[in-house]
Amino acid sequence: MSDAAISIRNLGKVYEGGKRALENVSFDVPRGQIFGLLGPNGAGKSTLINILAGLVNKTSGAASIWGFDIDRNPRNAKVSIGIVNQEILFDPFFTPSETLEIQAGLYGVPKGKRRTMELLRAVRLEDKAQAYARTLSGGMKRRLMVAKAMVHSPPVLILDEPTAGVDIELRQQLWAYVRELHAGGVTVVLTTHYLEEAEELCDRIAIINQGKLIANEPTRDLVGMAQEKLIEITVDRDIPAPPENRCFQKIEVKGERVLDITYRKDQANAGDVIDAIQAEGYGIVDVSTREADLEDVFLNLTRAANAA
Ligand SMILES: Nc1ncnc2c1ncn2[C@@H]1O[C@H](COP(=O)(O)OP(=O)(O)OP(=O)(O)O)[C@@H](O)[C@H]1O
Repeated sequence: MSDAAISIRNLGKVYEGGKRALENVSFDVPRGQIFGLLGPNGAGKSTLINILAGLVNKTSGAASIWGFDIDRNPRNAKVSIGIVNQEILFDPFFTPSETLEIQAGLYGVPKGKRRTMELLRAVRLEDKAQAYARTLSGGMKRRLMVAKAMVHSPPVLILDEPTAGVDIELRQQLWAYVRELHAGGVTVVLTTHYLEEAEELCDRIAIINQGKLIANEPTRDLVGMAQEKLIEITVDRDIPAPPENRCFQKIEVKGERVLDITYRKDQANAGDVIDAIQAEGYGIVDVSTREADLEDVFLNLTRAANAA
């Protein structure tokens, strides 16, 4: 039995009509982490999540959740995850309280063990417990979706693009709750297009591109993979033409006296770049540098994968 929260081996999916959405994908989500699943539109993230949820049949490979194989032990696998989908799904004529009670009933949670009010409090909806779901704001509905995914207290929570189209304040609230759940021992998997969000929240990040896994690293290492660094230099006179030097990966004249220079950390350092500019007879007025961030890594990795 795998010790991972989720274990995926050689997973493949070809949809009817021939679209290959996943190809030989293998990775583990370690227990107790916040794990980010990133990828451009159409990469295959929802397909993967839907396979785990039992909503889409895989074509090949294997997956297990909390040690339960999704084919051999589908019931246990299913109760081990809660999933918050991209779409908001619930009956508008039920109240939040009823919505959670019905969901708990579907999962066979006995009445005495239901956590309806506790969950509503956790997602700050206790004062809306008896309101019709259709009267809730978009943000409230999304929070209700998270509560709904937690009614059976699953050890793993999957959030599929939970903050798409959600305002900043709500996003912060949602993440605060995700962090609370995580602190309480829940393993969290989230897919997001917001790289800063993944960088801030996730212990580990896997990247899927065109159905293939192209990275699976601790967030720290992934950010460390960014080799390019940007330096902006203001000089003391106008720049008729950009200077040339071996240690510049790219140079652009940004303003009359401002240069944007990209260099690779493994080939040069900021001192080399500044020396090269001074050697051209310019005095340095100001310097600022920027580390490549996760977005740069992501673009580099997906570009490299698309070119391969
Ligand atoms: N039911 C289906 N039938 C045929 N093709 C499908 C089906 N569902 C998804 N696809 C295709 O499979 C590929 C992967 O789609 P999927 O929804 O898994 O991507 P995604 O990474 O979740 O994208 P997004 O972030 O846009 O939701 C896409 O090319 C998509 O068009």
